[in-house]
Amino acid sequence: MSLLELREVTRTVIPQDQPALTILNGIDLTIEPGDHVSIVGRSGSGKSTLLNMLGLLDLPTSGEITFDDRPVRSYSSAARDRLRGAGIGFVFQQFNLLPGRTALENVTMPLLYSSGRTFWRRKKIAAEMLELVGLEHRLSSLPDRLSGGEQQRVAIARSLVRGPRLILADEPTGALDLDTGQSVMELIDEVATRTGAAQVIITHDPTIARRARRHFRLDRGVLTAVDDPSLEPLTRRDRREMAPADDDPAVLAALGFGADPTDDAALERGDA
Ligand SMILES: Nc1ncnc2c1ncn2[C@@H]1O[C@H](COP(=O)(O)OP(=O)(O)OP(=O)(O)O)[C@@H](O)[C@H]1O
Repeated sequence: MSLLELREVTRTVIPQDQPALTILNGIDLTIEPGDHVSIVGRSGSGKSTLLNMLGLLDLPTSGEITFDDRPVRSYSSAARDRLRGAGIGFVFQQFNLLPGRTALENVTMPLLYSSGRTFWRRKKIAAEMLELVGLEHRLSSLPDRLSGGEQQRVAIARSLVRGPRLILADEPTGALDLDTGQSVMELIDEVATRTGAAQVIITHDPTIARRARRHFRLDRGVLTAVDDPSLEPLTRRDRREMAPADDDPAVLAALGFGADPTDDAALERGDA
């Protein structure tokens, strides 16, 4: 039995006064329980749109998505929300912590939607989760008193506190330095292994992607299986897209991403 399956999934939008735009084109993907999948794609390739499908936030224009072999389309919108809340944990690049709430309050938040014993034990469960991510000494800290890595750990604890069966991570280390990023990925792996959750990691970064067992590349809305994302050479254009979102050529040049816009042909060839 598969956990999540996408069959021939297409997503088309019709922007105002413009022709229809196909953002996802015939996506086939099966996620098994405990799976570990990476999806690498350039900016604009459709990653966020795909993530919204995998996270049951949007429905496809055509094709089918099943969760536990049941078509997602057959759920009411409220039932889909409940399924997502209990079954899927999201980890984003932006930690999205509630700024006025302590680490413990942030992690307790998803348990407010639980029932019975879990509801009444929610603070204890949240505290145990924070202990698991190594932050037992930070329970009453507000987010702005925590480092970036600590904030991401709180965000991970919050995403995983309901024991999701699927973890969806979108550029989870994008805002962290290399070492902190690695330890955050190790943490997600550890929790996923302990709970048997499947992981889907969407990233620009082949080093992060390589941690997965199965690899895919998304290119203009088409998903293709690849043997190893590290074998896909990064072009200068890829690198420039991984650069901070700052249009100032001088800043990009100072960061080593190349500033000359006339160089685009060479950038395409990857040899600039
Ligand atoms: N509602 C919409 N209307 C028009 N165009 C859209 C809409 N949603 C997405 N797009 C376009 O579809 C393409 C894919 O968008 P998407 O946000 O999924 O890309 P992405 O791979 O996540 O990009 P990034 O890495 O830069 O966030 C982009 O060119 C985007 O401009």
